[in-house]
Amino acid sequence: MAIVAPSFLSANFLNLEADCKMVNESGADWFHLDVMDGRFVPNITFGPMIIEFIRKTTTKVCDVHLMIVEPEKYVEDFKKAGADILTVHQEACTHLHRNIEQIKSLGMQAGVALNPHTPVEALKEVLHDIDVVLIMSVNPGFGGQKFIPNTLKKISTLRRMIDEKGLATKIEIDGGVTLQNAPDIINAGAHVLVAGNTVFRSKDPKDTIAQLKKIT
Ligand SMILES: O=C(CO)[C@H](O)[C@H](O)COP(=O)(O)O
Repeated sequence: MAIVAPSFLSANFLNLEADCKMVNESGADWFHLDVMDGRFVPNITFGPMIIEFIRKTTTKVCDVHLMIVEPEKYVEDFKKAGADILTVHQEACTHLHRNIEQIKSLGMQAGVALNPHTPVEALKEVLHDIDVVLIMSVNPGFGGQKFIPNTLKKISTLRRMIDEKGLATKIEIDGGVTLQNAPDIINAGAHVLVAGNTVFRSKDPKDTIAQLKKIT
């Protein structure tokens, strides 16, 4: 069964509590929380303070995706806010190995995200240290974009690398995930589906989550 992570980027920030409640009552596994700084990506969202409030509403896994430069400056803040998985971008980290160690030393799972142009081979030397690889299937910054088809090839290459090494690293796909393309994404070897608009803009978000969960 797919791990489903609704992306709160598409939630109603005027009534965030209601959306937290909906996701808590649904079959979703993770809360996906997108932090953007207006520098690494052309958009600004929220930081540790909002995540701390969201954390208080849930016992589900808080999956925090940092789309920021110099993430090492804020790793402790996100730990204090309650992140379970903290994901940094490969493209934002000059010392990626050090960043991964920093996240793990604080007791969080370490994720590394790749932009659409970055080959999965860029993680070859650190793959055994990573808990989650997040493959961006759109250019990061905004919800509601179209899935980039080349992502499917990246997923199957990465899945082969993980399986050959006998690792338990999870592959998470973020951007443009729909009920229509999710079966292909899972068939290619992904474990985690991040879905923003598909969940929060649907008529029945809980049912949409249930349908995504059923994909094997
Ligand atoms: O990281 C992100 C954007 O940078 C979001 O998580 C992503 O866009 C999800 O939204 P949608 O499912 O609507 O594409």
